[in-house]
Amino acid sequence: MVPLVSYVDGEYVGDHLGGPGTHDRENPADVAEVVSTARWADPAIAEHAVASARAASSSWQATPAPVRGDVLRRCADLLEQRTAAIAQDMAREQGKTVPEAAGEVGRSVAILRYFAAQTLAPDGSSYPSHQAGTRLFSRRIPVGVVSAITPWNFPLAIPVWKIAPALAYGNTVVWKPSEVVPLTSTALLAAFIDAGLPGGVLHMLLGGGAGLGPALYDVDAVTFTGSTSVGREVVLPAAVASGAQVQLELGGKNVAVVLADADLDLAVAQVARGAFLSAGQKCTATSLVLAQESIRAELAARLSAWAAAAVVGDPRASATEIGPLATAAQLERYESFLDPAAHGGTVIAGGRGPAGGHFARPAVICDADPHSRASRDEIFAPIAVLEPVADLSDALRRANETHFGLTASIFTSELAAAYRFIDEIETGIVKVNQESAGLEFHVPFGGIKDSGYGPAEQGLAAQEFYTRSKTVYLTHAG
Ligand SMILES: NC(=O)C1=CN([C@@H]2O[C@H](COP(=O)(O)OP(=O)(O)OC[C@H]3O[C@@H](n4cnc5c(N)ncnc54)[C@H](OP(=O)(O)O)[C@@H]3O)[C@@H](O)[C@H]2O)C=CC1
Ligand SMILES: O=C(O)CCC(=O)C(=O)O
Repeated sequence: MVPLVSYVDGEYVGDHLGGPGTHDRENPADVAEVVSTARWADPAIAEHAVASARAASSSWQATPAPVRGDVLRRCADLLEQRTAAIAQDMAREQGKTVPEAAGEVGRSVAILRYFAAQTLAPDGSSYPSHQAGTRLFSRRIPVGVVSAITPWNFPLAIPVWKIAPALAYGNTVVWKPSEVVPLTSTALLAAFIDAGLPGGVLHMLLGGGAGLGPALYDVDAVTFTGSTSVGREVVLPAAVASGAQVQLELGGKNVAVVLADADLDLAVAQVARGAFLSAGQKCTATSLVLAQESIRAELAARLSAWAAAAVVGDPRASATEIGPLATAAQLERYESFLDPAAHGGTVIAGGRGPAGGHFARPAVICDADPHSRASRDEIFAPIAVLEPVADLSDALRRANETHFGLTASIFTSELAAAYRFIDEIETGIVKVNQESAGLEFHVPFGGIKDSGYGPAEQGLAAQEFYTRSKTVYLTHAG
């Protein structure tokens, strides 16, 4: 198998640049199959990428914004044409089902087209001046060089919603994807290259974060999506120390509140989707279900029936609803949460799935101890933890106890309850009668508390992070 390699300064990095060796990626649905072999970059290559991005910065900034937009539009067209192949590769290396993977390609295409269109949008404001003969205006200008560190759970969409706005607004980018998804990452890079992106503007570094990370902070902005521990404890202090601006998208402990007046059919379907699809590996996944006492038993029984009926298996088989977890560590993590010591309640559905891969069945834990690990920590696997609540006030108190603040949802037919929840829940995103996961691409996305740091991502919010403001006072001489 020809190893996949990094891409730096307009060239695929061959053996002549060295590197710490090759790493195989297994198929999470069939661990005997090697899906790819990648040659990892070493820190010297990462430093070279940052220097090259710096060197390419002024010519990319000088490229007219609509011309930059054209590159993004062509990249979108290419990804769209390559959807089927990319979806197969994504399913093989990450484990999401082919429809989920194809949906992610479609979402990435839409994001690229959205930011291509933004290159035609106003890039500043004009103000009246107190001084005669003076034009006073502000412009948004690129920040310069951006490092993007991305995870494996949305291996195409997350890189795209960082790289597309960074490029559209005139920045050069050094991108370190997760080591788990080199095939999908290489497919995205290839689409940018084939779309005509000039060398030096986008660099991709294959390899582990601990080794390459330190070379990535001497830039103007660092955008990171991943675990709260790496984001807060490693990336944030290092990037701040180097003077870079920082954006972190981190974990969640997302709550779904189900009140007694909810449409229970809708609530069961949406909570199950939020908790179990993509094997629960979304930062927006529903993790804690707070059910009002009178409907708690019925909700638990119906969620458990949904979980028992779900088809868990090969993500490339058409009947499959839930693929494997992405890694052996993820499966271990899942199993650790089903241990009675981790929840203090009763497991009414769940357990290991078919042999041969990292399969986990959707799990439901009832009457968990609110102080337990399962009730407090991010799980990132298909487990719904149920706790009873007395009423909306009790649900809000319990939901706001969590140190995360990404998304939350409420199921109710009472408008007053919905509005109170919208006002009082401490999260960046709130949904009413919808699953906690599943975001639209053109609106701001960001969490509060331990779920995020810095400006939100996506939509018009992206401009705030990927540009800074320059104010111009222009007085006519003579
Ligand atoms: N908010 C979200 O969307 C996500 C949250 N998570 C949470 O994180 C947990 C673990 O997932 P995981 O992917 O391992 O998350 P990590 O935070 O470890 O990884 C995210 C990215 O950061 C990189 N990275 C890892 N260590 C460092 C470091 N020391 N310096 C710089 N970069 C680093 C990773 O590289 P590499 O892995 O190649 O070493 C990857 O590219 C999940 O179980 C979940 O709780 C995970 C993914 C997404
Ligand atoms: O729910 C979604 O659509 C996005 C989830 C996400 O951003 C993540 O898991 O990192």
